[in-house]
Amino acid sequence: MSERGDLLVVRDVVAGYGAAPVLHAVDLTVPAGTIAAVVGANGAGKTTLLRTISGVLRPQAGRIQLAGEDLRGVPVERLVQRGMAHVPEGRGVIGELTVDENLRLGGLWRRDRADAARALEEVYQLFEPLARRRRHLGHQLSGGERQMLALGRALVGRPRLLLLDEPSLGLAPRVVARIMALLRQLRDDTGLTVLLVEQNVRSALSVADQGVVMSLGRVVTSAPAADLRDDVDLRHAYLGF
Ligand SMILES: Nc1ncnc2c1ncn2[C@@H]1O[C@H](COP(=O)(O)OP(=O)(O)OP(=O)(O)O)[C@@H](O)[C@H]1O
Repeated sequence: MSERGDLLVVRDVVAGYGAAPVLHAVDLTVPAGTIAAVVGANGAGKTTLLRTISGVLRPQAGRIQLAGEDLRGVPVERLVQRGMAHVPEGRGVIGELTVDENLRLGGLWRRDRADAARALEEVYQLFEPLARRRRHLGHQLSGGERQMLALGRALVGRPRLLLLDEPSLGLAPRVVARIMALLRQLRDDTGLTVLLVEQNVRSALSVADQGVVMSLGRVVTSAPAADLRDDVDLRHAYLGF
């Protein structure tokens, strides 16, 4: 059973790309309706963790639960139907499709077509620049707009858990601030749960409820984000500021 109120539970997960694992017995718990930020040096295993949770990589050991349900052996498309959305590093926007077509991809699998259409309109209300560029091609967008598009596409599927890999990558601080504020708004207004991987430690810890520090494939600390922000020793040891 999952702990009460935890949407995502990761226990003793070992995973990687070949014989030698990248993740060594990773433990992580994300309560429903909260934002958790995974931070740590390059190569700590943050991206690998997200890819393992979203089913891109199969864990060699351990278990992962979403809302109390074991995800072992569940195909990726079923994970999406159960409420998981993964926005990978590099975002996966399709440059040859329009903004509207990219967004609709996020809801193609949904049986409730009326609600998929409603979700699409909500995304346009949330991201006004996308509404103005509905007919533009993906490759015509700025970096910030592409990030919005990738996020918007995930939201069209009305996920319960959003896995976000480096949403700030290559974006101006003003745009990063806007995206972080939006994550908070979604958490507060819709109860969305977010697991966020970020190099930009300051903005990640400023938006998150919980901070998870990874080093060499292990979780070294998991604590309220505000405590991590104020912990000078920990910041020096693992976060480089
Ligand atoms: N496709 C892959 N094949 C083999 N090894 C990989 C692959 N992707 C990552 N690795 C290795 O896994 C380890 C962890 O990488 P990962 O990308 O998960 O770290 P990260 O914390 O997300 O760092 P970064 O911020 O640099 O992406 C690294 O040693 C990396 O070389």
